[in-house]
Amino acid sequence: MSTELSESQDLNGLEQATDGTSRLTDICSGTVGNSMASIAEYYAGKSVLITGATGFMGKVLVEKLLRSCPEVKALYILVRPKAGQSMQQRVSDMMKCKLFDRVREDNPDFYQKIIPISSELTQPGLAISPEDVEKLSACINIVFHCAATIRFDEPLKHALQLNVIATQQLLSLAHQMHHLEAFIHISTAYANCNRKHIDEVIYPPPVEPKKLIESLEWMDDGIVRDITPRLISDRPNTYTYTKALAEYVVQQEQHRLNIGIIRPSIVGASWQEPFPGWIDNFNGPSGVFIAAGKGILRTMRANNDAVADLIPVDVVINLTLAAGWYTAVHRLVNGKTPGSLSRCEWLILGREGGRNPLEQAFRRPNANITSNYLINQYWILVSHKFPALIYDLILRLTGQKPQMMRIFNRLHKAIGLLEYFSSQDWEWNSENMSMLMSQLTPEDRKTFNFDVRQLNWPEYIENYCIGTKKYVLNEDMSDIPAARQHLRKLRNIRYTFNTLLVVFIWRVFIARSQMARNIWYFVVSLCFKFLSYFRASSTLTN
Ligand SMILES: CCCCCCCCCCCCCCCCCC(=O)SCCNC(=O)CCNC(=O)[C@H](O)C(C)(C)COP(=O)(O)OP(=O)(O)OC[C@H]1O[C@@H](n2cnc3c(N)ncnc32)[C@H](O)[C@@H]1OP(=O)(O)O
Ligand SMILES: NC(=O)C1=CN([C@@H]2O[C@H](COP(=O)(O)OP(=O)(O)OC[C@H]3O[C@@H](n4cnc5c(N)ncnc54)[C@H](OP(=O)(O)O)[C@@H]3O)[C@@H](O)[C@H]2O)C=CC1
Repeated sequence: MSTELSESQDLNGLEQATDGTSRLTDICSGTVGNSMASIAEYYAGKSVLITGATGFMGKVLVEKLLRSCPEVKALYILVRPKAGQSMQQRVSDMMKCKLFDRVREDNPDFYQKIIPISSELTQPGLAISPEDVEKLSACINIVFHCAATIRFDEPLKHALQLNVIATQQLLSLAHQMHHLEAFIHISTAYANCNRKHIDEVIYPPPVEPKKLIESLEWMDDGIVRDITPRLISDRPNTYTYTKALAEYVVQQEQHRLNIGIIRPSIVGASWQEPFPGWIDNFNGPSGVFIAAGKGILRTMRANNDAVADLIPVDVVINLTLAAGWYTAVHRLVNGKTPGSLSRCEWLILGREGGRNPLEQAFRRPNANITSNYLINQYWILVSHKFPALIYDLILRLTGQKPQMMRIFNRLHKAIGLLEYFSSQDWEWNSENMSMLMSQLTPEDRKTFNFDVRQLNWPEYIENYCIGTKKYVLNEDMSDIPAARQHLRKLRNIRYTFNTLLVVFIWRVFIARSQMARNIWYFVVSLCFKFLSYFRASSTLTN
């Protein structure tokens, strides 16, 4: 708690500061009696509602609950039909996923505990049928709200609809639940990325959500698009803006519900559970690793003095389940911040590349990280645009449709959206997380481990890259020799191309002019003298 604020404590142990922030202190001083149930014991016999269960983090949450809390009574998951697939089809596909292999081994009937509820979160009442509302009201004990749009370029209206209005509606539903013990909301560490130091507090919202919702209601999409930059102001995108509003909306319910907020940073592949390297999407670092591994991404802007706040998905989920247990038992509002007690350097992220090559790379993987805008632009021109132009030219000449420039334009758009996060540094306070860790029994500390200080970053990043290869691109590890062979072919093409380029430059520019020849001989003799000098000095030192 910062000393300069004058604060008064409310009934829930949540303190209201004069600057409008709310923070917790009781949590930090809270102690857990020996008689308190372990995490798995707590979830035994409980009915859990999960939104976003078909998403990246939601799936890991479902899997971990089923595996490590086998006595959990039922998992109600809100799912919508999508891309021509019914809700049932989607859920049965999800359960066939490799992620669930370990649960399947332990309990082949695990799917019986999963109860899908049809819901479209952008619809009034979340489009849940009255019968389902009744069912949920009667039995749910804990809610985990993971669903959100995480796209950085989402139009404001849609981001507001899903990240804020749907959260409000879910909170209304939560009020009807007779046996609710905890409501856990997944936010993001970057909800307040317009600040350099982020505390475990809910900051005042950039605008009163109710007013914004009312005003956007009558505006057409064009007007909303025009005013979006003014509204989001010093935040980089509609995602972080609406997640900040959602935190405020959740906080408004602090007196009536037991609320926990988790703020993960950049969530990456799993570290250990259910197996290392599990990942299923192109978001954030995954897309970067893939683009770099395919030899498409050769340069990216990141601040090497900063650290990458990457956190494995299994760590976030362990923390989330522990927070659910703690929030329910202590009946306190709590705020959790991101997890990086140990933080990863950008250079470690950048180093992984060619060890487990991807198939059919465009060029040899060799991505550079630079913090300098101009150097980055130079490499974009030389290493991205120029090869793309040549490749497209070859495609055109062979009667095919050019495509490389289009791919690079998409890549530049995506990387441009990530740069805000890779070229800055934030400081987060994570006392609540350390406190929570101290409250776990030794057994829970193993089963629901979220202490990333034990994480070996280079090994984790290597597993992460293997994970993107196996689970995102569906490439076979047995094809690695062929991928290496392909890279050797690309290297030979590069040598041949460079040699031809030198010969071309010589023939066109140097061989034709006396002055150019003189300059050329001068540069070559200078290089030769330097080489001789270094050879002589190294012989001397030996
Ligand atoms: C130099 C090396 C080493 C350095 C490494 C380190 C890098 C770290 C980077 C820093 C990350 C910072 C993340 C910020 C963290 C905020 C955390 C959060 O709270 S929130 C969490 C963070 N949130 C985010 O990260 C969201 C960020 N993403 C977005 O906002 C959008 O995806 C977009 C605007 C970037 C592109 O939109 P758009 O152009 O409309 O494209 P769509 O998305 O619609 O995809 C279309 C299709 O393409 C597919 N595909 C996609 N990518 C790739 C790829 N790289 N390749 C191949 N394919 C790819 C995709 O599967 C899809 O296929 P299909 O389904 O159609 O078959
Ligand atoms: N991934 C990351 O790096 C980080 C994520 N977070 C937060 O974690 C949470 C989960 O993120 P993540 O799992 O990565 O996101 P995903 O995009 O993988 O999953 C989003 C989930 O929300 C559901 N959803 C989206 N729109 C709707 C809708 N209209 N109706 C019903 N369901 C909908 C999706 O369902 P469907 O399958 O039907 O589309 C999906 O299950 C989010 O709240 C995010 O803000 C925070 C920090 C970092």
